Amino acid sequence: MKKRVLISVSNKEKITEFAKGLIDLDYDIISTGGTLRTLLDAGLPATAVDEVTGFPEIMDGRVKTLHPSIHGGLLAKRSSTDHMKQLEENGISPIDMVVVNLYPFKQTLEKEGVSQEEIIENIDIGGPTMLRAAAKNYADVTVIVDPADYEDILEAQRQGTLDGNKRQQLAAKVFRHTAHYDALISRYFTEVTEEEFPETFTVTYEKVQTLRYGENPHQQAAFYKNPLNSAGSLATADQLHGKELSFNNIQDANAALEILSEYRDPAAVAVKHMNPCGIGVADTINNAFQKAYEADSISIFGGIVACNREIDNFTAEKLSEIFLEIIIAPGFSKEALEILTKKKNIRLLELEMAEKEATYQKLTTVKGGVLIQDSDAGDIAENDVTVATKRQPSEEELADLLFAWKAVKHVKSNAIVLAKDQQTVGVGAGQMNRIGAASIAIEQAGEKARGAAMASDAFFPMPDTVEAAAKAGVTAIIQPGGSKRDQDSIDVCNEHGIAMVYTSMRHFKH
Ligand SMILES: NC(=O)c1ncn([C@@H]2O[C@H](COP(=O)(O)O)[C@@H](O)[C@H]2O)c1NC=O
Repeated sequence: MKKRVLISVSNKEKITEFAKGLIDLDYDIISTGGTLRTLLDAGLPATAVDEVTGFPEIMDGRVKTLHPSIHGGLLAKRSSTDHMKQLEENGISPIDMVVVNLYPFKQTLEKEGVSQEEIIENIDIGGPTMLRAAAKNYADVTVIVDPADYEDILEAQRQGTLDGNKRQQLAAKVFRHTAHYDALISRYFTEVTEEEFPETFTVTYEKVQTLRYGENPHQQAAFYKNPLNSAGSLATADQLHGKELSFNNIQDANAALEILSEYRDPAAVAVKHMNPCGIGVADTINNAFQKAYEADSISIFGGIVACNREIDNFTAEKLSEIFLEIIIAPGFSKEALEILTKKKNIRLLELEMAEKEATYQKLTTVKGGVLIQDSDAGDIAENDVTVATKRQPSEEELADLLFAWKAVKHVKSNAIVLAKDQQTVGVGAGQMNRIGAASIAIEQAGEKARGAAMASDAFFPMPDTVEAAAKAGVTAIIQPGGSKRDQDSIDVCNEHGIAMVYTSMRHFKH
């Protein structure tokens, strides 16, 4: 008996060539409406699915292959005499291969101004049902969901290597595909019905690339992207120069983009190990970078710099004088590119900076599970702070306090940032006690601590940090407030004429 293949594809790319190959390998083709027309138009012989089912396609294609004549043919175990007998009794012939790709649900979701009705109509029902049936019965049935596999399948058929192993690999691909497809549908419905933390949590990502290694060379790693909304992220950046990004590059560059999204004026951020080592905001990107560089001219070595304006030749000259892993910007002038591409090892990424992101869900894996929380989109404006001390901050101090507050949000806790004139001058990151972080920031600032603003990501449990700040010459402090011993810190501030403001918002980052 000749083998039978059912072909029902939404994406008709390369399908006639593939069908022709299958006919040459002695397959009979069964096909659905639009696919059948494509094959017949190409002069290829094929039978309509309704001839096989004895039932017309109905409800605008909502029901076409959902029939026992199809699913019996796909699901019968060839090794079971019972199954084979039942096929015969019911006049059903086995189907040996299924070639299906699904209604373009994701592409429909991404369409501008798309209606809910159109989205719903693009949920494929018959396609996944056939794919799943064939994949379940991979021992007897070959299932193909990806046009990229057509040539390989024809070759394997010709070579006689389309064996159980190969069919199981194809089945695994199908189950990944249908799970991904369903995850997008479930995400859409979950968003529409506004359930933030449903009883099960399904996520799906698409592979961008396998990475050379993970955080360390003995760890394997890959980069996957969000299938929707990856605009303004590293997954969509244009790499203009340099070798492939590493795992650590991606983490650091992502941190740089998140920090940069806080600032509207020309800003430059230098990042090391996911902490900012220098941030500068100024009237031009050249001046902003100069500030970011001078903030800590030692730590920037081997770091990542992200800027929110096009890189001009002046900035490029300065950038080219230091060893940097990556430079990210929304653009590079022609001259800047000429200067920077002379450096073989630097990676240049062009990326349209996205608007500051609304809250999104952040996932952190823990042993045995995952923690999910809203991203820290918390922000404050000038009017949101309350002054806790006798002295009010001056206008300049308040501007520096708000600048430092935006920066400290992105520093690993316990975090202290010192800033002056829209430039970080000291960053204390990731210490196990607050005074430790403050000591590092103060020491790094040196003389620049005099007259600087200090930001703390969480309240002061005791007055020691304020005492250290006063001793170093800090004149204004921003912190959440809310410690039982707030008054002790206020007293120290008043004693030294420091202006201290509360944000009533904490920015822990572990
Ligand atoms: N309802 C059904 O029985 C059914 N059977 C197959 N499909 C889908 O119909 C599409 C192909 O349709 P056509 O050959 O008419 O262009 C494929 O994406 C396939 O997955 C169906 N459509 C959606 O559910």
